[in-house]
Amino acid sequence: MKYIRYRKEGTIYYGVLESETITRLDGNYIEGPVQKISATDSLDEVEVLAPTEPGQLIAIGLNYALHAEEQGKPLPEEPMMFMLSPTAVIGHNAGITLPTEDHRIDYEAELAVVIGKEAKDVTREEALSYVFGYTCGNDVSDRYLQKKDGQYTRAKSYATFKPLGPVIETDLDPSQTPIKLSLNGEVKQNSNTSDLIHSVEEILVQVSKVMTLKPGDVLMTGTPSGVGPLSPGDELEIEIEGIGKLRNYVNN
Ligand SMILES: O=C(O)/C=C/C(=O)CC(=O)CC(=O)O
Repeated sequence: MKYIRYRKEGTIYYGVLESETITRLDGNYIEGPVQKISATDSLDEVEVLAPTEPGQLIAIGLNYALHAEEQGKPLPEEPMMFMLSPTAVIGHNAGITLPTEDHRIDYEAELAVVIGKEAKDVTREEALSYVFGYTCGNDVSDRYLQKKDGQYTRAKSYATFKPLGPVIETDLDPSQTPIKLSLNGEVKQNSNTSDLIHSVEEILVQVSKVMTLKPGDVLMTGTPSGVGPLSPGDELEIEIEGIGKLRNYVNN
């Protein structure tokens, strides 16, 4: 099932996307059971919004071996966690703003996990039952600040630095999913979540040992190799098989 959050004529709706048609729901799918209602909308007539408004946005770094190698970093023995500001989230087709052209600012395609129910101290066996679904994410990163600060919060939390979307797919195997990023039509990142060092289950176990996860929270699972810099006017497309394509551009 593909869940979508969108705006039409100034009103925000929640729906289920089938082909190009959205069937409206009677409420926010993150907040509890919802029913389809009879109204439908065409995908090309709506503004697609980020499919969740996370209270917490938690990321895992260096979770693909080839990316750790390209950054010259050793592989973390445990999932390496850091927090991002939820105010950085934008949706499909929205513009990313580079705060400065003096720093290198990179794209990072990632599988993003959306939490469905409160989770604390979950076991590996039950971990995936806390997942609502999966979406595409971009962990846009100011590399200059990342190195200067020695931690990642400022470098990764600027407004517009966390595109999510376009939908939440509930039926996905997070251990076997192709993930790809194209910049201006050229493939730059091309991997599979089977290359994750720490699986989605392991991430949920380790993160929920520390903090309580709430419905709508997002876990970004790390980026594969092939990261690179953004420039004004760039067009980005992240495709995760089974979810779809998250498209964004860099504002001039
Ligand atoms: O610490 C560094 O110099 C670089 C770290 C990374 O590239 C990790 C990162 O930004 C996030 C990720 O691996 O997904």
